[in-house]
Amino acid sequence: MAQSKEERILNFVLQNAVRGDPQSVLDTIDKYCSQKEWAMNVGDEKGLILDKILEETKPSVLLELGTYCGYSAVRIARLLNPSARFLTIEFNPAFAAIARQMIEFAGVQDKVKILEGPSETIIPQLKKKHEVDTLDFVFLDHWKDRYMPDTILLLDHGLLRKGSVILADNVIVPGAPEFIKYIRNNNRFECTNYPAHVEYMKVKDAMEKAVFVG
Ligand SMILES: O=C(NC/C=C/[C@H]1O[C@@H](n2cnc3c(NCCO)ncnc32)[C@H](O)[C@@H]1O)c1cc(-c2ccc(F)cc2)cc(O)c1O
Ligand SMILES: [Mg+2]
Repeated sequence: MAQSKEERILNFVLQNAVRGDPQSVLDTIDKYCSQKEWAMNVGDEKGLILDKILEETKPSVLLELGTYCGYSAVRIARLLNPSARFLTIEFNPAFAAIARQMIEFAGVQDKVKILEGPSETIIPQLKKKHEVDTLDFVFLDHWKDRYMPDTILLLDHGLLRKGSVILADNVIVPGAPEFIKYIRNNNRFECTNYPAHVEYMKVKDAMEKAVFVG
């Protein structure tokens, strides 16, 4: 069966990165996707913004929507302390399988748990089935038209607390206009925009941070 782009990215990592070294996994994915085949990883420029916000927030309970190949899961997990709990949701089984191998190769499997299925089904289960009380940090990087409905779902299920940070990728390209309109006009969130570029391209993009004020 012909290999998928995601399988080629994983194989390039398995053959060229250093097992147990998350930074080498990130650098290897960035090298492959900037030189050989573009892929929708958050990348190194927006990745540094993500790193900085994580270091400021120091979250213990985190959620990511849209694992894809696991680039941002590895990027986030590498900065967490051992007691942190990080859940990432992915509904494409093929992508979840790739991400699982990527996370294990990077050696961060003890800090990340991949929940396979659609976010709209799993979010309502987080408290009872996954023993989550509230989330300190949420990274939105799945279908852009799902950012707003899933944020509302997080609120409806009492998963945000005063100070919870939501960070959204791609608020310019592909764009998440409905989410931006909602979150910037909701006085329960304090928003900050972080201009950057689309991963591996010169096209302008940005990330949006929204802090829940409770
Ligand atoms: O489209 C982009 N990302 C989508 C990610 C989808 C991943 O998330 C998974 N996913 C989706 N919905 C759900 C869901 N729930 C919702 C549905 O039930 N529950 C669970 N998992 C879900 C998918 O299976 C994928 O793994 C993007 C594009 C560009 C881009 C820029 C420039 C260009 F020219 C072209 C493209 C740049 C970026 O950084 C981007 O993130
Ligand atoms: Mg993205």
